[in-house]
Amino acid sequence: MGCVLGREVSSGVVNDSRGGNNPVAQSRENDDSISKVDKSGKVEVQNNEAEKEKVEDSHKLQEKRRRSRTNPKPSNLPKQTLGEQVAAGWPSWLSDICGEALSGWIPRKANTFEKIDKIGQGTYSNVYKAKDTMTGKIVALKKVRFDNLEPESVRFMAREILIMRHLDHPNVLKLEGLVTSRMSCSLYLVFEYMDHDLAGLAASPGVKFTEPQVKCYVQQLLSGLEHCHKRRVLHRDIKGSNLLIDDGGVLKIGDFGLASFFDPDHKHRMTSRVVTLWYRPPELLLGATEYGVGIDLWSAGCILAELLAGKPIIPGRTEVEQLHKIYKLCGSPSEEYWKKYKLPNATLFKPREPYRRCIKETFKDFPPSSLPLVETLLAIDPIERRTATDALNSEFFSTEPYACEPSSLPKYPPSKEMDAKRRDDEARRLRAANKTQGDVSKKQHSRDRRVRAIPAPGANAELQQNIDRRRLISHANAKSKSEKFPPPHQDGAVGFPLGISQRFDPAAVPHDIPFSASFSSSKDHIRTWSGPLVDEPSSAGGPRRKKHGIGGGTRESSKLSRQTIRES
Ligand SMILES: Nc1ncnc2c1ncn2[C@@H]1O[C@H](COP(=O)(O)OP(=O)(O)OP(=O)(O)O)[C@@H](O)[C@H]1O
Repeated sequence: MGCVLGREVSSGVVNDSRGGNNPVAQSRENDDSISKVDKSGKVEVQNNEAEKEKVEDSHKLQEKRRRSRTNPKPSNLPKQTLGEQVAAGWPSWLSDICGEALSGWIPRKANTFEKIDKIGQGTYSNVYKAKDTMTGKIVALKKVRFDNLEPESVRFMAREILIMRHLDHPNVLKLEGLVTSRMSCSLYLVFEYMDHDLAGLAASPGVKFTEPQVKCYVQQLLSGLEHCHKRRVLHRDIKGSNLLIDDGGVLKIGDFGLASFFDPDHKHRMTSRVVTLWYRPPELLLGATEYGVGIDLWSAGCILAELLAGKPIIPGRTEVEQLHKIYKLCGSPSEEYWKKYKLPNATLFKPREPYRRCIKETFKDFPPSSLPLVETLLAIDPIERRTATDALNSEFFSTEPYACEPSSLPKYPPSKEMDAKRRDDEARRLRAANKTQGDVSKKQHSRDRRVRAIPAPGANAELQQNIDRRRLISHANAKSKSEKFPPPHQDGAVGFPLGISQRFDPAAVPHDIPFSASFSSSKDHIRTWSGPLVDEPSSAGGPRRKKHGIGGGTRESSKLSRQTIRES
């Protein structure tokens, strides 16, 4: 049946491999090796080799084809270690490309889990609630989709695994193991199960967080970030749907698919096309390729203000609009900033007239002790955002009312961003049903003008239209996992097609965005702006907040950029 847990094991467990370069020979050798491991009592093995033979032959063929097609950059591990990994049950395509990420682990078998329900869907994954039949524990299985096992996509996933294994903190989601087999073309990441995500929770009907609750969530977020940053990891996609919350109110940062190691002492270039649009800091919008912890702190500032305001604070639909909204709220960068950072898009997006910062006025209803922290985290200059440790020491957390204990938070029914979507779908279905009913009654009472004037179904439909439009727009905007796998030519599925033919069209800039007059001279340099520039719907909260708050809309909104740029 299954094999040992996907946890750290001594390297001795998976020894005896004699696998060489030949995948066929390797497979046979591996069977021997696994048997030996089995005899040691540490790993159980499925013993239906005869049954598997046919499948295995075709698998080997596929494997060979795949290898020749993908021509992966070989893993840095010595051949013997790779052989050991295959012997332990890892598929060779995975071990070849990302052996480091698997080091010391043994895969779990899929049949040792029972899927219960689909609980989440990401751009490149489906997430399931499942029961671990070996322990009885409920877990989350994130099934990663690979585009034809492209080495590139596998490497991105490997980075996610490596980074998560490098982190160990109560406020960071724990990767508990991996599920795959030598025969498998897919991979499941096993996580502790979390009942909620902040996006779903904030969108739940009737949920309005109190100040101690906001403090409790933000404190946990900052503690998790503090750990990541100390371990030299930038998350690069902090948003509500990536902040998971368990039944005991404990918040954990999840989804490290965009995360990256960084070296605060030696600057190195990274892609600027990360972080979901509404939570993306100005320096990234301006094209910065050298950055640090400030980018996660900006996102944390957006979340803090969003929790206090009850609606997203900077809900731009395009990168241009996002930057414009940032300037309007946080002021435009100073002359020193432009000189100091020399950002690639500076000439384009330096406003003709400076914008005044108006955070205090805008958020005048926020608890006074929160304002200095909001001001700091939303500083235009990333250096002024300081560190997560500084944020944790801010007066916001040392002023009454204090953060509540996670365990004292109300018990909410399970809520994920996906549940919010399900609720939307159900509401839409009901509206459609009402509308049909309305149409029938319209016919019956066609002479009664008052009946036709009754606004409910029509008004709802209009609201829905706006929501759908909003979604469409969000889809068109940048999905932050910029450097993830789909090739650039697939970009712009909803918005502008990107690539060499794309040009930034100054005529499409909303008339109230008084950026630099240098659009026409500079437009040739711009190839990655995404999304339609259309009239801006009111950014007021209320119903829209419920649909798109805390990362909801922006989860979709960065799809494009996710697809556009690969890590430099
Ligand atoms: N450990 C978990 N427990 C419960 N639900 C989870 C867990 N991990 C993820 N989910 C749910 O699945 C959703 C998608 O997961 P995740 O964000 O890791 O996938 P992704 O493919 O990287 O998504 P995205 O494209 O949004 O970045 C989450 O928003 C969350 O609702």
